[in-house]
Amino acid sequence: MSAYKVTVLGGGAWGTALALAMLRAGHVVTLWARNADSVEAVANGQNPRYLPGITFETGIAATTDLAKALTGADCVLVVTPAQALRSVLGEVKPHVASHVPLVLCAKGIERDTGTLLSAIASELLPENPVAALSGPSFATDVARGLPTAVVVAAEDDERAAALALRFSAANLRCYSTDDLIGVELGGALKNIFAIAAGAVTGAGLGASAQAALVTRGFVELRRIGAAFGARPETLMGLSGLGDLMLTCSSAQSRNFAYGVALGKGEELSGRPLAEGVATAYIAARLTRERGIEAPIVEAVAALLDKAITINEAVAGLMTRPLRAEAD
Ligand SMILES: NC(=O)C1=CN([C@@H]2O[C@H](COP(=O)(O)OP(=O)(O)OC[C@H]3O[C@@H](n4cnc5c(N)ncnc54)[C@H](OP(=O)(O)O)[C@@H]3O)[C@@H](O)[C@H]2O)C=CC1
Ligand SMILES: O=C(CO)COP(=O)(O)O
Repeated sequence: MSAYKVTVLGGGAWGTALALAMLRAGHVVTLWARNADSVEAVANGQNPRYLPGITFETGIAATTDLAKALTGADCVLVVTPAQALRSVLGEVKPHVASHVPLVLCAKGIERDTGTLLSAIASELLPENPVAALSGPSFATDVARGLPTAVVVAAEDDERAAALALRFSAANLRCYSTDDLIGVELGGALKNIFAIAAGAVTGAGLGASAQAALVTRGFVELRRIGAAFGARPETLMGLSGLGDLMLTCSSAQSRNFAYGVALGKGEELSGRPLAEGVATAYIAARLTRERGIEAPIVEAVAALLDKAITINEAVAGLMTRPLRAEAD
């Protein structure tokens, strides 16, 4: 298969790891970042700010010039944080041809509007095909070349399969699906439950509470997903159950680590990006407005708001009316 010219937007942990994955899949890769230090470092085989201690191969052309980065691109991976997507795509618009697929790799929902990331892309660049890449994949693992599986979603299943084929390499296995909303929601919502799982750990509530929280979190994830049109089997897959398992059980997850700090009552400002914070607020609002039962999402949003303590959150969840498990 001929090499693609892949442009990666975002010089953080995941942008750098995906640029490496694309390079290893045989593509010609340009990474755009707004920070000149990141650009220089990535070109030299490191990203000490976001991937400390990892040295990788050179070969990624890195630049702070967005127009240059997008010139001649066959495909654009958008790997900036969810809340920055609207502004980043606004900058991208004048420089990208309308046939070029935009592959959204952030995990979140726009906090102010409740808009899914694919809908933001379709609103701003209506001609460009939109896809999403998600699943259980720590940037450090992918950067180190450890075996990882993700899912690529696009409403057109042939497009999703074609992108998955192009992105796959020896240690990156890409599945495909046409359930774009399911993949987006799985990736965005799991971060809320990772914060909750971290809070349970931080507060020292025990392994049994942890397992109960993650299981009931998955019930909520599926309930919310169903209300938004996600297919249940998508949420049983990599971007859903798979990513929930990863991030609810590993201190490597920034969302889980954020939750641990929350559960311990530590200072929360200045921590690394935890997308689940913004997603918890907007998911709580959306579920309330739509009458979707989501007590863990509500509890996380209230905890983050300091409206309740961790003990009150737990008491609230434990004293809900008893019910059949399948309800
Ligand atoms: N890290 C991971 O393991 C994974 C992350 N993801 C998702 O990928 C997304 C990005 O995460 P990640 O790379 O880890 O985050 P990082 O915090 O590591 O990096 C964020 C990057 O985005 C840049 N950035 C932030 N705001 C803007 C903006 N307005 N315009 C341009 N660039 C901006 C930052 O630039 P600067 O340095 O200048 O601030 C930085 O390069 C998130 O949605 C995350 O959930 C998904 C799977 C795995
Ligand atoms: O989404 C991720 C792995 O799949 C990364 O999780 P964190 O953003 O919580 O580190």
